[in-house]
Amino acid sequence: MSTRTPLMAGNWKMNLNHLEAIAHVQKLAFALADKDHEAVEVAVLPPFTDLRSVQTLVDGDKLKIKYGAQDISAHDAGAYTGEISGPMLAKLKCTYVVIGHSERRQYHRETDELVNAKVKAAFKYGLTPILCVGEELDVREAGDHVRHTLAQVEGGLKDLPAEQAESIVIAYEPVWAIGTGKVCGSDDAQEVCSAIRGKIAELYTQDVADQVRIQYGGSVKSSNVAEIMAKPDIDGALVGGASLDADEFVKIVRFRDQ
Ligand SMILES: O=C[C@H](O)COP(=O)(O)O
Repeated sequence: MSTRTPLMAGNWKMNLNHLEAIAHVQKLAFALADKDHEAVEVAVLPPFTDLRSVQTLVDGDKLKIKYGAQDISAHDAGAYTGEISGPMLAKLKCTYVVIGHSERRQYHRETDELVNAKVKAAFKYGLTPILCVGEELDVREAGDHVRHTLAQVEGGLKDLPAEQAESIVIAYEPVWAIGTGKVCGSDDAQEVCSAIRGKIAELYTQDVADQVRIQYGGSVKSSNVAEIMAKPDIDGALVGGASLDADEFVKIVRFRDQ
């Protein structure tokens, strides 16, 4: 049994404006006000435009819910229209930042090199990256999913010191399971998550690998979360669609009751 604290993170993607965000986080906070879920860390990952509102709510009401962004610029400041920097996210007291989500790799052509630069930018400003990796359907069908995913892990962690690597969160998200309702079987997810931990042990040490939290993401719901979380190398979930329904997300956080 892992001693790593499970991390349940809701990636809202491009959903919920700042007013809806306030209502949503209030609902989560109310439903999670008892102590039952305290062995689980809960985070929301709203669009940039919601972060100030979420920060004000979390700070003001001293909520235990953590929050973070869905992307970060590799640059500190300057003429990068549309980008949001590490210092800006740090000023908003973000804990986490999603880096290398497959939607950014696919629609914005983010490479492992850029992902690696963003991981370093996050650490530079005290943010914890949630580094996303995972294969497309054709790669899985060719049986190349483990090699493909481990190459993304290696690329994302390139030249990262052990003291940073040990605190990173890695989200294994098979692209074909994202938003499709097709869940990766828990044994298949465990196979890749275990291989990711093995790769981290190879790149650093077993001790570092044992500290890294590895999430599964891809059509996670209250009905399948318990089976996924029962796997020894899976330490949480990166939840997309189901995190937009507060009641459903709360059930996912309370996966031990499902
Ligand atoms: O970041 C979250 C993932 O892309 C999973 O999304 P989903 O739960 O809607 O499949």
